[in-house]
Amino acid sequence: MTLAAIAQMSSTGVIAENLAVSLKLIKQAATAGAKMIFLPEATDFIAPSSSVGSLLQSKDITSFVEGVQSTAKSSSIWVSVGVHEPIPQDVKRCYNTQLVIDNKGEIQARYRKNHLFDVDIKGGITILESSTTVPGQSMEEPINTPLGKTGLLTCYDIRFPEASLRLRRQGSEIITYPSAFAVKTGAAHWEVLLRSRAIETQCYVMAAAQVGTHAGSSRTSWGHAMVVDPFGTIIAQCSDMQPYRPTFCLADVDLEWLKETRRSMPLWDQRRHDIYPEL
Ligand SMILES: O=C(O)CNC(=O)[C@H](CS)NC(=O)CCC(=O)C(=O)O
Repeated sequence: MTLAAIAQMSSTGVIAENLAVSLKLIKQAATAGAKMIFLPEATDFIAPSSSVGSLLQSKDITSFVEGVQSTAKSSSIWVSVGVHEPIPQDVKRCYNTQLVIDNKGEIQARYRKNHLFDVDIKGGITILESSTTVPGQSMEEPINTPLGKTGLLTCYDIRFPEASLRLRRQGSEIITYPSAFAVKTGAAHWEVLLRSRAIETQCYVMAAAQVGTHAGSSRTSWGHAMVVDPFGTIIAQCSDMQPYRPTFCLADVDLEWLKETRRSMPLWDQRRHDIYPEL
């Protein structure tokens, strides 16, 4: 069994503040015995779309990733972290990227969010992620981490089960969804979506999350960072008590238990690819 830490925090529009919070969580998770910590989507900053361009041009955006890399190394822990990845030819837009950094500080994987959150929900929110973000054009093969084979997706991607089924077919044992879910859709869908993806893929689902009101922005996030096991049980969840503080929950990843779940209900041997396509 290997211990994983799943973080919940409220990023602000100041990158240096978010870096300080992240480094503290990384060190605490390592001290607690976790081999890998999952930080949310947009850990580096959450800011109004009008300030995204200048933040992308700032030096702090590179210092953020370098800071996480050097602390991953000094604390000897793997880190998954959601960041805004600048695009050299595009001064206004970025990729919404999940980085996986190993315990030597090296970037092992980089997944650029494929599905952008362009929605208009009455009584909820109107948001156009594509105004500041360029969609990724591919998925990443699952990578080996201390927890097991890990497939990478981000936030809104959770509404597209084709992607998670494909990651399972490619051998994933763990699927990550670093997130910053909206409050209205979070209350209605977050837990159902996470548990559904875990049940269908028989994978551990790691869902680090942004929570609460983000200083310097009008955005509020749903939180409820959690880990779901391959049977669909929530085995760890961050507190919902306010005022929110940066925190993490810990969960044991047990690949024997995962195998038992898959043995007892062999969904992958029972698929009907003669009727519907294989993903
Ligand atoms: O880049 C940033 O600043 C942070 N990114 C986000 O907050 C992203 C895009 S706006 N949020 C989501 O995808 C929420 C999905 C959601 O809430 C749902 O599917 O219901």
